[in-house]
This record gives sequence, structure tokens and C-alpha cells, in this order.
Amino acid sequence: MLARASTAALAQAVRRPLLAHSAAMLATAAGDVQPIKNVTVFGSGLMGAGIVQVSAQAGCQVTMVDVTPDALAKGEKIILSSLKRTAKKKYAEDAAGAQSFVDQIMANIHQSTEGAQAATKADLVVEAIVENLTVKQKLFAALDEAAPKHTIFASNTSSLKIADIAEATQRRDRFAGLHFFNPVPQMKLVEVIRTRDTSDVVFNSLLQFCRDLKKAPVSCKDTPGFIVNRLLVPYLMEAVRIVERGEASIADVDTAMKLGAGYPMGPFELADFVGLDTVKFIIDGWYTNGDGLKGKELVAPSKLLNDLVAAGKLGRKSGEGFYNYAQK
Ligand SMILES: C[C@H](O)CC(=O)SCCNC(=O)CCNC(=O)[C@H](O)C(C)(C)COP(=O)(O)OP(=O)(O)OC[C@H]1O[C@@H](n2cnc3c(N)ncnc32)[C@H](O)[C@@H]1OP(=O)(O)O
Ligand SMILES: NC(=O)c1ccc[n+]([C@@H]2O[C@H](COP(=O)([O-])OP(=O)(O)OC[C@H]3O[C@@H](n4cnc5c(N)ncnc54)[C@H](O)[C@@H]3O)[C@@H](O)[C@H]2O)c1
Repeated sequence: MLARASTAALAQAVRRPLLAHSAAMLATAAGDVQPIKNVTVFGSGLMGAGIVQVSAQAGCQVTMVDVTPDALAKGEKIILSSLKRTAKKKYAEDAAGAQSFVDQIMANIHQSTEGAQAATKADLVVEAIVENLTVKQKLFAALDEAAPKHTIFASNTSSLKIADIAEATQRRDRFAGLHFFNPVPQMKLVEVIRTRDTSDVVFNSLLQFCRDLKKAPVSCKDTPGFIVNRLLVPYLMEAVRIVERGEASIADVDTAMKLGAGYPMGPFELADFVGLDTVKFIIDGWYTNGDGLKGKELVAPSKLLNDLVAAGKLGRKSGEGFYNYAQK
């Protein structure tokens, strides 16, 4: 009798928050939205450039902001190369059509190194800068003064708590996570993360914005790694530990996961793709103070990973990580 009662209570305890969460999703699905037509993206790197591109492709006016003209030029190069790949497929026999496709989208993209100025007309500010809480808080605190009251703030962080970033501003009701995946033009998923303070209108507007970008939004609580990274990063790290324990080679682990689990990339290829510095930052943050992950073996530091990052071998973006791309 006791066992049955405790099972029922447990089921109820699990069901209650899930029901509340899905009810919130349903409620917001029918709620008001504020239009997002003018977007300012901070960071023109791997992710920022992709977010700029897909927003411009959806018809938004987009301002891409970085700290130097050189960083902006790198971002523009990433966008042009991606658009040309897409244009080549769409307009295989029509070079003029392909060029006009690229030109029309690039006309929606403006560049600036003046962050505060760039935020003054934004309906949405998306941050995709270095994965460092203090740097993100400093940026948003400065933008809070410059951006209009209606502007929504969103972070593309891989691993930080959205609430920790938002606390640097006076607009916690207009602050959320908007987590895109690499490469942004290809990956359909966006994780939309609300904090306790995010308003329904803001959450709803971000869900609609993702749909306008032809992306598929999902949501979860403001927890370490949200959904994908919470599952993916421990998997990547266990692959590293298999190699550290001398149980298999890097190449065989990658081959095994591609041919045995049907993944498009093996864990080492993927870690090099994401950036070894980003992977290291994520596990270091979770190991030292991640809710429910602090001190856990699952995310413990790895000598192999730390040595590569210390040697500046960050993966594809530096030409070498677990693999050497200079030779490929
Ligand atoms: C850590 C962070 O917080 C979260 C994350 O981002 S975790 C990482 C999530 N991302 C992944 O897991 C990526 C896994 N890898 C993949 O999906 C695939 O390997 C890939 C899409 C990157 C590349 O696909 P793949 O078939 O291996 O290579 P490729 O043929 O070059 O590209 C496939 C298609 O996408 C296109 N494509 C690839 N990258 C592109 C880009 N950046 N821009 C435009 N088109 C691109 C190619 O043109 C090709 O188009 P086609 O099939 O019509 O010819
Ligand atoms: N790499 C991935 O696969 C991936 C995927 C999803 C999310 N993310 C997250 O996105 C963010 C960016 O990652 P990335 O891989 O694009 O990094 P990146 O190093 O490629 O780009 C970061 C860019 O931010 C710029 N920057 C730094 N401080 C700035 C500031 N104060 N103002 C304006 N620009 C500034 C840098 O100059 C650089 O161009 C991180 O939070 C990361 O965790 C990364």
C-alpha cells in the first residue's frame, strides 16, 4: 500500500512541473507577440555571423557588431561563403540570379563597431560574443542604457545561466536565451530559454521570431546546457576519456559513432567544429559551479583537452585540434 502511495505521489510530483511547463508553452503559443524586424547581433564570429545571415535571409534589417573592422570582415567572409554555397544550389544554371540572391540579402546587413549606437533602433539584440559571464554582463549593462525600452535582449550562450547574464540589466522581463546551433544556416534547432522573469510576450515573440527564420524552436528551464549541450557535452567528454584511458583511437571513436550511431560527425570532429576552447569553457564552468554538475566526474577537467587548448590548438578555427586541418 505504502509503495503504491509513494509511486503515485512521485508521479504527481514529476507531472506537476511538466504540466505547468507545457501549459506555459501552450499559453504563450496563443499569446501576443511584438514584431521583430530590426535585429542587432553582437559578435561576428562563428555563431554571430550565422545568426546575422539567417536573420537577413528572413528579411530583417540586421546590424552586425564586433570590436574591430577586421573581426567584422571575417564575419562578412563567413556569410558570403555560406550564401554563395546556397545560391549555387538554388540558381545552378543562373549566375545572375545567384548574384542577385546574395546581393539582396547582403543589402539587409549593416556593420558597426559602435555597439551602443547600433542598439538604438533594435527590436532584438542577440549576443554571440566570447563565452565569459563578466564580458557578457558588461556588454548588456552598457546596452541597457542605449537600447529602447521595448528592445528584447537575448544571449546565444552555450552554458551560462541566462538569469546570471540578465541580472546585469534592468530589463529582466525582456531577457531570454536564444541558443542557435553550429552551423547556423544548416541547423534547424533554436533553444528559447525563459527565466523566472521573462514575460510571456517576450517568450512568445522569440518563438515567433524563430519560426520567421524557418527554425524549429524548443524550450526548457534555465539549466546548465539547456537540452542539447546537457546531453552532448558529457558525450564528447566521455569520448575524450576513452582515448585518455587508451581504450581506442580518436579516429576509431569517430568512425564508430558515425557508422554505429549514424551521427554526421564523430565526437572529435564535432569538438573541433565547435571549438575546443568553447568545450573547455563549458565543462570548467559546470565543474566549478554548475547546478547539479558541480564536482561531477561527468564534466571533470581533461588533461588531453587542456593541453590542446593551452597550445592554441582550438580545432577547425585555429587549423588544428584533435585533427590537423592545415594538411587536409
Ligand atoms: C556547443 C554549442 O553551444 C551548440 C552546438 O552548436 S553543438 C553542434 C551542433 N552541430 C552539429 O552537431 C553539426 C553536426 N554536423 C552536421 O550536421 C554536418 O556535418 C554539417 C551540416 C555540418 C555538414 O554536412 P555534411 O553533409 O557533412 O557536409 P556538406 O556536404 O559540406 O554539407 C551538407 C550540406 O549543407 C550545406 N552546408 C554545410 N555547411 C554550410 C554552411 N555553413 N552554409 C551553407 N551551406 C552549408 C552544403 O552545401 C551541403 O548542401 P547540399 O547537401 O545541398 O549539397
Ligand atoms: N561555437 C559553437 O559551436 C557555438 C554554438 C552555439 C553557441 N555558441 C556560443 O556563442 C557564443 C560565441 O561563440 P563563437 O563560437 O561564435 O565564438 P567566436 O570566438 O567565433 O566569436 C566571438 C566573437 O565575439 C567578438 N566579441 C568579443 N567580445 C565582444 C564585445 N564586447 N562586443 C562585440 N563583439 C565581441 C569577438 O571579436 C569574436 O568575433 C559563445 O557564447 C558560445 O558559447 C557557440
